[in-house]
Amino acid sequence: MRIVDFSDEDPAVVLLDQRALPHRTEHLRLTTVDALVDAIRALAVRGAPNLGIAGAFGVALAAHRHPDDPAAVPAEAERIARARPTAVPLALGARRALARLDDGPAAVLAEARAVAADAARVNAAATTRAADLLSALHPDGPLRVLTVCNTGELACGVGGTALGAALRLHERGMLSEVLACETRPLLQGARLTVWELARAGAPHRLCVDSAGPAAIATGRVDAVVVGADRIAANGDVANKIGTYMLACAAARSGVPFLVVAPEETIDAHTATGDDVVVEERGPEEVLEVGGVPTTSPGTPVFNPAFDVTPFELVTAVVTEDRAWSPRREPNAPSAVRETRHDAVRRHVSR
Ligand SMILES: CSC[C@H]1O[C@H](OP(=O)(O)O)[C@H](O)[C@@H]1O
Repeated sequence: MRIVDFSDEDPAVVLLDQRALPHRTEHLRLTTVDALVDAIRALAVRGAPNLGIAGAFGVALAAHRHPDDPAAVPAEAERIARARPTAVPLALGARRALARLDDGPAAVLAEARAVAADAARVNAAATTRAADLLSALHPDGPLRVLTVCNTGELACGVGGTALGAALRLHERGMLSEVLACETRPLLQGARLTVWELARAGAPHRLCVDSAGPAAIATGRVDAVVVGADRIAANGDVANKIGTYMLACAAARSGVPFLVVAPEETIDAHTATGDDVVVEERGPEEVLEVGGVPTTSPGTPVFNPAFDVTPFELVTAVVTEDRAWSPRREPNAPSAVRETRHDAVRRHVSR
């Protein structure tokens, strides 16, 4: 299935419109940068790695639409890079494609296709490493994994990231179930993660977001596995809203909390989680569900798309290169219990 692609005919960026899933499979053919920016902001395409791929194809589109005026392309690339502020791969993908501009539109497109190919390679390595670590942390048998939002191929490219690790466990016969948080307000869990798990034949259940911490606290979860949109240089993790509360519950219950993400998500230019720009989205997403109003019209709304989890609550950030675990300082918060860190240490590199 084409999730994010490029068509040479028009030329156009071709997107699976994720707003229509799970009930309809529809594609968008975007022939302008304006249309692509709108699609990114509306989450027709979403997920940090796939935003990077879409951004790179968007720059290729701009280069093809300005073959005789390449000087117009950098400004278009910057508009794409800034379409959503939190996910670092969006800007990385756009700027990587832009770097080939002097070699012509075909070279820009080739680089964009390389961004997509790299995502598949990176995901394969990271999900394998994460599945190995999860098995080491839970040697007793199949795992019950809880996750939030959507981190399969719809978000991350071939192989996925956090959900990809759960599917690796499934392939190995080591997955008891995935408990998927529905992920209000846009329901990426209910609409997309459930859809991907059902297509994979993986055992799963859906729960409301506020049931996630309770599931952890009542012994229903062996590991929490999530993605990331941006990881600060100190390891603080920006991810979908609803992640932080899962990390707090996991730390208090001694349940491993893994973040699976490409190494490029770790941003040396963002010192700590305090420096992450957290996207705040419009009130309409919270004032209704599926087009049905859920509160009084005009009610004021707080709608952050992401939250930040301090690195000290993370068992390990798992990338294609390493499993990065915080040093357990002697005065670490008492709630951060050792979670079989001897097993983690066998997989962890500093
Ligand atoms: C790490 S890619 C998946 C990531 O993206 C989601 O955000 P959105 O659906 O708003 O793009 C969420 O943060 C997931 O963890």
